[in-house]
Amino acid sequence: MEEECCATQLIDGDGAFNVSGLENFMKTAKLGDFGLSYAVVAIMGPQSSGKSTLMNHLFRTSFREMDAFRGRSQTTKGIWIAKCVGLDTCTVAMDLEGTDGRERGEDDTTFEKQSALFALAVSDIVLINMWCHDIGREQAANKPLLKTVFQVMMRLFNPRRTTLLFVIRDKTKTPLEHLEPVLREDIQKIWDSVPKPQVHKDTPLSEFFNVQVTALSSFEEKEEQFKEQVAQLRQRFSDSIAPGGLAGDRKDVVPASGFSFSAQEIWKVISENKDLDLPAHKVMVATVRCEEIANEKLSHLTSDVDWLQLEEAVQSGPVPGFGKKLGSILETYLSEYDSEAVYFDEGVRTSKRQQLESKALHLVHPAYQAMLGHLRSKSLENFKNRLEQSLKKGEGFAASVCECNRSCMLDFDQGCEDVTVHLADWSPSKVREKLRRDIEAYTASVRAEKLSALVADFEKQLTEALAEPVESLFDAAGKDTWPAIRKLLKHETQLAVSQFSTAVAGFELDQATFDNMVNNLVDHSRGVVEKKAREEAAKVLIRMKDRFSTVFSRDKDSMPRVWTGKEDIRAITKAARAAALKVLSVLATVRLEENKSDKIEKLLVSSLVEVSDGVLATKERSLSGSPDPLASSSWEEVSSRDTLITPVQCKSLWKQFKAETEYTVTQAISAQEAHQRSSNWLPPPWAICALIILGFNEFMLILRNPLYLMAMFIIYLTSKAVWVQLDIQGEFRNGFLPGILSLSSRFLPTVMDILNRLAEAGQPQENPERPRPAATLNHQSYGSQTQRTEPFVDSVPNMQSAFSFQGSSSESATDSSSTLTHRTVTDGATTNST
Ligand SMILES: Nc1nc2c(ncn2[C@@H]2O[C@H](COP(=O)(O)OP(=O)(O)OP(=O)(O)O)[C@@H](O)[C@H]2O)c(=O)[nH]1
Repeated sequence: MEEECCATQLIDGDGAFNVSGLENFMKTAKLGDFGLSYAVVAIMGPQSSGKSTLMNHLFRTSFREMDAFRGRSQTTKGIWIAKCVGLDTCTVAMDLEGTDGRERGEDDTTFEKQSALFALAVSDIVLINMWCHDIGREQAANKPLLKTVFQVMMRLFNPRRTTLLFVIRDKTKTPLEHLEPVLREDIQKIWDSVPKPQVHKDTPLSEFFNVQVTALSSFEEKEEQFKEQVAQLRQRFSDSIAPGGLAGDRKDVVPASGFSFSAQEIWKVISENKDLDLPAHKVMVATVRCEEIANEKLSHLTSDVDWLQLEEAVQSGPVPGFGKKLGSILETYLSEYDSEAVYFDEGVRTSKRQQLESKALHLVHPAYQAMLGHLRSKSLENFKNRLEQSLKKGEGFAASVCECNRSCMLDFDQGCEDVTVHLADWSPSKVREKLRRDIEAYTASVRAEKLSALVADFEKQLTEALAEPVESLFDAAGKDTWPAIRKLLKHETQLAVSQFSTAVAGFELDQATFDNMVNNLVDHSRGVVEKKAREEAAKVLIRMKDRFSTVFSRDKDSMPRVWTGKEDIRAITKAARAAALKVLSVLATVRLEENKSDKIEKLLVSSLVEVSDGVLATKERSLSGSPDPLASSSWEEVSSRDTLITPVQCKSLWKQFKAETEYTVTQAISAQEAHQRSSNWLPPPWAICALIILGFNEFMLILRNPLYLMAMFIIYLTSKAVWVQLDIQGEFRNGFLPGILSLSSRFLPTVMDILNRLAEAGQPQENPERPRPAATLNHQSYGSQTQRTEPFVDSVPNMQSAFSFQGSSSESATDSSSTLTHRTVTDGATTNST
């Protein structure tokens, strides 16, 4: 029995609340499970008035009773609590310390009042135990008790219509019907006599209390009757909370799970001697209890196995059916909260549920975000792959992007539906927006990459189409160079722009971007030409010298010139310089604008060629005071961008060019003079004229006398033979003095040799078979000279018959090829022509 009723001291005699005892009682009695379906019954009354005895018989509890044989003394100290046994309605019984106890003394009514207020605040039914003989008595033992009850009741802000069941003990033969009016009159008198606050001045007793009266026979004297009557009374407690029952009118009931906290707080307020606001208290209890329940559910959610598995799975990748799974877990705990907090104040309950919901969603939100993140990255990857595939198939870029974007966003939206937790109002719009931005950024980067690759291809194509042809055109710099370059540039640019327009059609570029790209392409092609022009301008001096050399050293048939003496070196030099100046003029500026002529060539000719041709012109210019037109860093009507060589640079280049080509001209002149010297051995015309005038008589004498003529002829032949034999011309090539010395040593033997040959020729041939040692000797001695006679022999063939002594050796010499060396000078270099 003791185990079942779980009797526990709730508040000890010193007013200390047994928190752990109550918690233990709550658990053992499983009170928390009853919601609002429970009742609390307390009993008050004078000390040793049989309260515990009544409670134990009425509710089968085990409160301590006084031993009847030990005399009347206090047995119940403080407040005890127990669960009533065998009642349909869960009922908690409270046994209070008796009033007017001798142990506490006359004046110590503090605990009495506190316990009375506690019983009134906590209980639905309060039994007032009183002796039958006290009814109608002025000095009744229960009078102070009732006064106390009514006084403290005023300290409750709101009356809760507690049932006051007056239990008349040791009833006499006087029927209850007669006793009850007298008792009610006594109660009313006490109620009226109790001072009330202004607000309750006219409040009737019935508003605060539901007064009920019952009477029991004496337990000691009529135990059987007592037990019978108690059993009948017990019936009234069986369904006490039902409408019309003993506690049917109760208000502000705290749910059973909040009883422990509520009782603690009420005792705390009472012991601090404060007034008790039960509605506020109810809200407070609801707040605390709902929060406790909510925290408990959140704690369970945090450690929920399903949730932890889901959370872990989400970290590693997308989880199918995420929204449903998570929603189910959340619903479980919210439902538990609802069922446990259902009896608490609705406002508080709803508010705490919202808080729980909010905390729970906050807990699981990172997992939702992670899922969205997976969806976003997966959609982006899909977009990249689909775009790549589509572009590989040759679809237009803009069309591919549009289609891939549409399908990927659709996939993402479908994925979001699967992830959505219906409990939450989370929106994937931010992640969707980020995905959209990511797709846009990726699209932009791919488009930029593709376009730049296209542009690079076309630029390369243009460079290849322009660079070498332009270089070739500059090689042959002339008046048609720039028109030809312009024509080439225009053609290649138009071709490239046309092909480029076709290539970028699929990108659906806006007009401004397209125009910009085309302009860049046009600029690039122009830039290629300009770059080439600048490169050529940088080596203009070499070009000029090449052109000079070409014109100077080669004739109109491109054959190398031989400086024989007939060439007009001055005219050739002038032409070569003019050609070089043409190169300079062509490379001085960029001329890519159509219909725009300049006077650079004329200016260069007038300033460089014509001025350098005559010193007089320079003097004239200096005298006239006109400034040098080339003393400037820019050309008239030519922008600095188009200027390749400034006027000053032209002047400087021309000066350098002239200095560097001077030697070539000088060499040509020298070569020409040398050739003239080597081919002209006649005396000067004046000497020939003087010879004819002064030697006229001698000529006439010789002509008139045949002997003289013959002698002269012989002398001429001898001299010619000596001349050829000695190679006088060759000897003097090495200088006059070495020539004289060489000739002086060779002259006499040669003359002797000739005379011998003449003598031998003049003798009759007595023995034709006889060898001719002298001739052989001579031939051996002057073998080298024999070779030198070859030109003479060639040039005078008829002399062979006259000088038949030459024999076989002469014949072999004659057979060998004759060589005549001419020296010509081209480009300052000497070449041999045979
Ligand atoms: N005359 C009379 N005596 C009773 C009755 N019921 C119990 N008693 C006796 O009264 C004495 C006190 O009984 P308790 O039940 O301990 O009384 P109590 O009011 O709980 O006592 P405290 O807890 O000390 O205040 C015991 O000796 C009982 O036998 C009754 O109906 N009539």
